[in-house]
Amino acid sequence: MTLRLERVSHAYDGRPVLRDVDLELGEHRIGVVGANGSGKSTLARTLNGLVLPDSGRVLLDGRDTRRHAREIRRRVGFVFSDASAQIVMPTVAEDVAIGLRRSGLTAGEQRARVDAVLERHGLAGHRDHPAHLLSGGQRQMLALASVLVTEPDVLVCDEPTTLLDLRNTAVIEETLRALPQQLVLLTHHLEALSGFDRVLVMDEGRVVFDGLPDEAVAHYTALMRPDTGAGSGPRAPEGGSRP
Ligand SMILES: Nc1ncnc2c1ncn2[C@@H]1O[C@H](COP(=O)(O)OP(=O)(O)OP(=O)(O)O)[C@@H](O)[C@H]1O
Repeated sequence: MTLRLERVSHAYDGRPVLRDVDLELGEHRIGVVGANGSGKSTLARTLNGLVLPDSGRVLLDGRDTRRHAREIRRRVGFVFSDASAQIVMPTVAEDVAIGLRRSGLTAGEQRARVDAVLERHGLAGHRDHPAHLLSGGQRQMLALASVLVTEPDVLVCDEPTTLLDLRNTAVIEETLRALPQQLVLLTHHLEALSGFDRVLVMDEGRVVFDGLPDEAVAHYTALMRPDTGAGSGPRAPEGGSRP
């Protein structure tokens, strides 16, 4: 499974947020870090066609997000920070099942798939509970389960633990780490990235570092120091610690 970005640029209201990004993403676990506003979410959203770039192309195994939107949405699952925004059905099982409605599976197959996912993610006991009564951690697990039930090839998670306490953060991160599919994880929780195959550091719409987790975290930490200045924060006169 390879995601490729070719000279991807994007602006909101004339303000550039992605600048000429070239990337080939084939590793199993890839992290993305960067200051608030550095363009991480926009980059992540280009990966499944939620954002179509103003210029350049995003390809999944050679298929352009512009031309194969439906197939790519199906193959690239997306999990947001705020699970509540992602939960659409009244009960836990219904919310997981909704992603299968166009799957071509029979009702029995769908039920079996839903039950297996609920079991695997510790939600079997909450099958018929109102989704909005779950705890924050359970809600995020539900949002994840509702995406995983569709068996995407790639999972993109945009700060999935931002609203969680330390214990639930650890549970979600462990779950993500154990997934067999390719994972692109945006996070401000740097410890989550240990053992990842690759970590990208973003600043002002560019990938300014691309390497192993320890080096990437060191680079990002240096970038965030007030004296060097991140893209969106106070700046030093001459560009900080870019490579
Ligand atoms: N739909 C939108 N319309 C207008 N501006 C937007 C939109 N989405 C993002 N932006 C702006 O684009 C810039 C980059 O946002 P983006 O969400 O990609 O950054 P980020 O690195 O993910 O930030 P954070 O860590 O805060 O989530 C920000 O200044 C943001 O306000």
